[in-house]
Amino acid sequence: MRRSLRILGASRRLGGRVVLRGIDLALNDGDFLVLAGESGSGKTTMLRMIAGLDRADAGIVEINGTVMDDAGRVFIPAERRGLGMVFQDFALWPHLSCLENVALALPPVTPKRNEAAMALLDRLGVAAVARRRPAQLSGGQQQRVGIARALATRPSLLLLDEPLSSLDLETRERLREELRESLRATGVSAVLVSHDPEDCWKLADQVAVLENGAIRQQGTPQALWEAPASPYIARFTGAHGGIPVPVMARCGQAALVLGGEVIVLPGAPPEKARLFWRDDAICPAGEGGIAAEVVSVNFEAGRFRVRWRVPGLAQPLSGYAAAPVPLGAQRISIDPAKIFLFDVSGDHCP
Ligand SMILES: Nc1ncnc2c1ncn2[C@@H]1O[C@H](COP(=O)(O)OP(=O)(O)OP(=O)(O)O)[C@@H](O)[C@H]1O
Repeated sequence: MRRSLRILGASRRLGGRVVLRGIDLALNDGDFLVLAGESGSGKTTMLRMIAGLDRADAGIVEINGTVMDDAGRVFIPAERRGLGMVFQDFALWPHLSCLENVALALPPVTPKRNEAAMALLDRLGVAAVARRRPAQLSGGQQQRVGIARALATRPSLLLLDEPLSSLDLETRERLREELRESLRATGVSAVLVSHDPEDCWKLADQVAVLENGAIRQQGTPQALWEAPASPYIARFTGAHGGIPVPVMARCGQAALVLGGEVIVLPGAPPEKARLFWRDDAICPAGEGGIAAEVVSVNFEAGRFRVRWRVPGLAQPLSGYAAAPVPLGAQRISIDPAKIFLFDVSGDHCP
């Protein structure tokens, strides 16, 4: 499989501190990578390094098999990397119409430039505003034209820095679909920086999560959901909690003691642990289960969010029920496959 992007052992220092360290990343041709991470984790720096707007201090950046940056020996500047870029501050030409903005980005040999540009605008749902100037468009329309212009350059790799974050929910949803379809149709690979889990579920073939300048986990959205490697990734993939829980050792494994019941989890027990759980990990138990007390019930988007106090836990657990449940004593069951323990440093247990 051809790789549209390969990064090997890349690092970057800025202002005297290490901002990226030991980055290894590979992206197959045609794949969509979502680059996630908390604010300040290094996402923009990494995108700028791939783009050639910044240099690596160590390591290698390769695009389509060609070395672009070899930490000093080779450095191909941004304009010769064959990339499409949609950055937040990557403005359209203000004095040109949207059609002209896109048409001028097409390779010089393109026949019927205006028709080709119009086809791209049409694919992104903005053909109707083709004759207008950028200032006469909404933010969402400008982003669409920006993506159409980036695709017009026939890039092998498209880089996008949070292009959807400033848009309203409905526009974001629609543009996500149009972006995905356009990239599928053209076979272009993409790296998209985002804080939004919806981008992970709806766009990504691969997700890479940066924490403190290093890649904490890379894999398919499903792999991250099934085994998140850190509290941030657990939350990013929709888990709740992060509450401190007592953990014992039982035959070398972690045993979680809740309401007098013991739940054994694979892996060595940490001394102190924080518990995260999926939406459907905890539910009312018919018989048996763990002794708990329902402390609140709230209607939430077609179901009921229930919070249970469990003896020995400082904070309640939460889950969902299809119908409202009465306050007071209730036994609950917990699915061990849908809970995650991390020690206080954030490392996964097991
Ligand atoms: N020119 C610079 N000089 C010194 N430090 C910098 C410089 N640019 C960025 N940094 C620092 O590098 C770290 C990573 O910044 P970066 O912008 O890559 O993070 P990010 O993950 O994109 O954050 P955000 O989600 O807030 O945009 C931050 O701590 C930032 O303060």
